[in-house]
Amino acid sequence: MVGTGTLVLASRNAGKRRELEPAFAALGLRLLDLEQLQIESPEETASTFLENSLCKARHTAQHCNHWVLAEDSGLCVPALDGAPGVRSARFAGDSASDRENNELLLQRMQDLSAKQRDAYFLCVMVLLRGPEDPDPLFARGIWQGEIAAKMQGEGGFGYDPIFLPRGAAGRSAAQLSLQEKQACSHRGQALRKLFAEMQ
Ligand SMILES: O=P(O)(O)OP(=O)(O)OP(=O)(O)OC[C@H]1O[C@@H](n2cnc3c(O)ncnc32)[C@H](O)[C@@H]1O
Ligand SMILES: [Mg+2]
Repeated sequence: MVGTGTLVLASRNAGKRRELEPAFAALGLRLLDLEQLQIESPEETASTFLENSLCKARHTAQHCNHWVLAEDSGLCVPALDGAPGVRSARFAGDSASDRENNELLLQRMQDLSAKQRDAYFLCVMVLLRGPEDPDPLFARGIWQGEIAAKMQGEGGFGYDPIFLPRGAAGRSAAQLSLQEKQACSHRGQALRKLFAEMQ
């Protein structure tokens, strides 16, 4: 893979790309995403992160000649039966903005107790070395925290302004630097496990 110099990120999410790119750049790899390659995003119809991630990777590998990295991620609130979960990007509707998703989740949390505000981010990554790769590499990361009472911070993306990571002294994920977030986030953990798998 290092020889080809290119890895395709099966995503249209600029926030994910910002977080993943430095680690691959350090390996001498440039990332190309679906927008750059003008590849359609597949529908995410499965009920598990794993299946959606594999589906994104396989669909993309069928449309390019490079190794492909995909990831499906989301925020889960056990007190809401795991919602927003695999529907995190579309929680407030198919073309919902991050702000609309955050506002809907805050509204759903309104009557919950402090304990019921526990939440976690999950990320499942898949690396495919071709469309017919019989042995995809998988890695999973989980990030524990709770849902804030209101949005705080300008950084990150998605639900970062309302996620208070455990051990971050009341700061939201949107108030962490890229490096701080990567050191503990679901995505950072999954990426480090994937690199270990690739050894
Ligand atoms: O499918 P791709 O094209 O990769 O982009 P997406 O945004 O649709 O990505 P997902 O289907 O994996 O949905 C994940 C959603 O979960 C949320 N999410 C995932 N990781 C997050 C993070 O680190 N910080 C905040 N929100 C996150 C965010 O709303 C994402 O849109
Ligand atoms: Mg998606």
